Order: sequence, then C-alpha cells, then structure tokens
Amino acid sequence: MKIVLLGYGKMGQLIEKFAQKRGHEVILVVDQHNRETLTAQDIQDADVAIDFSVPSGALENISLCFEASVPLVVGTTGWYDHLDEVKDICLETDQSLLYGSNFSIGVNIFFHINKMLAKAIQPYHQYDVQVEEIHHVHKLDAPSGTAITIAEGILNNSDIKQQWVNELVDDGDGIIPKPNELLIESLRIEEVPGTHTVLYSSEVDQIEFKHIAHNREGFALGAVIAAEWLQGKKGFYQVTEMFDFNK
Ligand SMILES: NC(=O)C1=CN([C@@H]2O[C@H](COP(=O)(O)OP(=O)(O)OC[C@H]3O[C@@H](n4cnc5c(N)ncnc54)[C@H](OP(=O)(O)O)[C@@H]3O)[C@@H](O)[C@H]2O)C=CC1
Ligand SMILES: O=C(O)C1=N[C@H](C(=O)O)C[C@H](O)C1
Repeated sequence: MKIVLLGYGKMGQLIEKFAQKRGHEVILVVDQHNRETLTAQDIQDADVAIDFSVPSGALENISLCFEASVPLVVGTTGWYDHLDEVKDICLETDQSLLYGSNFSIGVNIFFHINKMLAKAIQPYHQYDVQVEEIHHVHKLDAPSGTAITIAEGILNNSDIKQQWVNELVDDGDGIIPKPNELLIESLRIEEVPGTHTVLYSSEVDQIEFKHIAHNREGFALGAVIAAEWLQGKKGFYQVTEMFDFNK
C-alpha cells in the first residue's frame, strides 16, 4: 500500500516503522508544518491515509481525505462528538473510513470482555462501577477515547448508569457522580502509554479489570493492520468490526 501519514509524532513515526516492515510505502508525512498547504491533490495517489494527529485537526483531515477519495484510518481521539455527522457524510459520498479509540488487540479483547462483565453484573445492584484511565502528561484530550469506548460498553449493559461524567483528577473538580452517572477518572502521569481499569465495588468486595499498555507498539501495528483490512471496502467502520471474538 502507498500510505499518507497525517500526524508524524509518537504514533505516526511508529506506524511508519511497522508499515515498512510489512512491505508498505509511506509516500508522504504530514505534521503542523506542512498541513496548512496540503491539498487533496497531494494525497490522491495514496491507497490509504492514517491519521494520528490532534483532536482539533481530525475533522479537517477527514474532509481532505473524502475530497481526495482516499480511504482513511483515524486513530486520533477527542473528536467523537462529531461521529454521527462524519458517518453521514462518509456514507452519502461513498467514502471509506475506519476509526478506533484503540487499535491494540489486547484492548479490543478488553472491550469485548468489558461488555460481558457488565452484562454479568447487571442484576447485582450492590455493585457500583467506575472507570479509571492513566496517560502521559502530553495527552490533549480527556477522557481518553479508550475510556469512552469502555464506558459505552458499560452503559449499554447497565440498568442504572445512563451517561458518563469525567473528572480530571489533578484539576480537583471533585465530581461526585449521581447514581445514574458513570464516573471516568482521568489521571495524567509522566510518560504512561495508557492504562485503563474498570472497578466494580460493593460493601463486601471489589472486582478490578485492567489493561496496561507497556508501550505504543500494539496501537501502531493495529493501525497498519486496520489500513490493510480497509482496502477494497466502502463504508464507515469501527476497529471492533475487524475482530470476531465469538468464534
Ligand atoms: N487509536 C489508538 O490506538 C491510539 C490513538 N492515539 C491518538 O492519536 C493521536 C496522536 O497521538 P501521538 O502520536 O501520541 O501525538 P503526538 O503529539 O506525538 O503527535 C501528533 C502529531 O500530529 C501533528 N499535527 C498537529 N496538527 C496536525 C494537523 N492538523 N494535521 C496533521 N498533523 C497534525 C503534530 O505535528 P507537530 O509535531 O508539527 O506539532 C505531530 O506530528 C492522539 O489523538 C491520541 O489520543 C494514540 C495512541 C493510540
Ligand atoms: O493519547 C494517547 O497516548 C492514547 N490515546 C488513545 C486514547 O485516547 O484512548 C489510545 C491510547 O490509550 C493512547
């Protein structure tokens, strides 16, 4: 595949390494310095674009790829308030987009088990639940996209929780969630690549379900595999659609 990398920071550079290892060619890398002058024509020869940029840039990058009719994998988080409108445009204009809050296999297994766990605990109202995410201090968005996906998995399988609320712990906003609110606590600590925990607690015990990323390699390899998976497909996909854990 000929690949355009939209975003060439921690993730973009690692994705380039995995793409080359798998025999692909990175034909253009884009960061803040060349983004302003980038046109649809500059990217139209690509088989796929992979966006790991910044929350504030994701929508314009998506529009550019749609304009150039280049299939797009979006790993950037922090733009999910616009998911529905992007999906509509993608389908109306016959484009290809796959997005995911987390491309690692481990986290996608975690997403699957998280839903099963929520379903199993649903009848036992003595358990309260909260989500905790820890990331590096450079992260621009909170809560993490992964924590939002985890929260949605719980909300869709809970009689009690109806929406998530977020507390950035260092801000000390001291949110006390209402019974129908699912708290996502966000911590920012040095260079942590990404840790997510779901905690169920009752008066008599606690269940903790945790994923710890040791580095970013799982995310980067997953993004390249997602780009390969998207080849020849039209439509709007989530990374979870690449996996079938029920087989
Ligand atoms: N889905 C997943 O599995 C994962 C998702 N992510 C997400 O990916 C994103 C990037 O993470 P990370 O690589 O760590 O971040 P970095 O800050 O290391 O890199 C961001 C890159 O984007 C560039 N950039 C800034 N604005 C634009 C723009 N408008 N268009 C294109 N590029 C731009 C920056 O350029 P410059 O250096 O010039 O400022 C930089 O090269 C985040 O949203 C993060 O949450 C991260 C890991 C896994
Ligand atoms: O910004 C990051 O670093 C990460 N972002 C993604 C997210 O918001 O969930 C995925 C991973 O946790 C690392």
